[in-house]
Amino acid sequence: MSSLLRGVSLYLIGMMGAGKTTVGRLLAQQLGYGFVDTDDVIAQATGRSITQLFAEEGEAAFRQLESDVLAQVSAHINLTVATGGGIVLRRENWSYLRHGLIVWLDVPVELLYNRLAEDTTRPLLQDPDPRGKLRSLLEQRQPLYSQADLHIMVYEGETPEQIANRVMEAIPSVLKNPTSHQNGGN
Ligand SMILES: Nc1ncnc2c1ncn2[C@@H]1O[C@H](COP(=O)(O)OP(=O)(O)OP(=O)(O)O)[C@@H](O)[C@H]1O
Ligand SMILES: O=C(O)C1=C[C@@H](O)[C@@H](O)[C@H](O)C1
Ligand SMILES: [Mg+2]
Repeated sequence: MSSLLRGVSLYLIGMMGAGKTTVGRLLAQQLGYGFVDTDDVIAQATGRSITQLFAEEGEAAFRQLESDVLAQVSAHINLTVATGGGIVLRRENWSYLRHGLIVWLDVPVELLYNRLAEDTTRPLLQDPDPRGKLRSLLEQRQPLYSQADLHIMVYEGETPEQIANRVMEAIPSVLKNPTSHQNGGN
């Protein structure tokens, strides 16, 4: 598979809690790729958690940092990149995501809610109605996520390993004629 991808990076997009970080790590292992999580890079670079950044600098400042990090990451090949759930919001980010193959992990709201109900590290979910908030964020973002190259529906009870395997199986379907360059064709 890694020879089929020939270094093209994978970018995982999707809602918070979709499993981008969890599944992304597994995919990186399977592909022999490096793993980068844009949220982690931002936290390391600033010395602050995502929660602190939202509280102290605001969402707009966080989004700018996110774009800056993505721009730098997109200069590299051989990576699996777990992005933040809101990476799709800025048009400029798409020019960076398009450096690689974009995979949307599409997880039903109810499943997202179950996964994140006890989690306090997603500032946008610190809302009196977190379920409703997830629903409205997904409604707003669905047309953006759907611009991914690969749409992976995730079902209840599937393990991260099973999901990673399904992504691996689906990749050849979106690679354009992998031998054409070698043969000088198009
Ligand atoms: N297939 C799965 N089955 C059960 N739990 C899962 C699965 N995938 C991820 N999780 C759990 O759901 C939570 C969220 O997963 P993860 O952090 O990978 O999501 P994310 O898409 O990276 O979210 P964010 O956009 O907020 O960074 C974690 O606690 C993780 O262990
Ligand atoms: O969906 C979102 O907007 C976010 C998801 C997380 O990955 C973090 O990037 C942050 O909590 C914002
Ligand atoms: Mg993550």
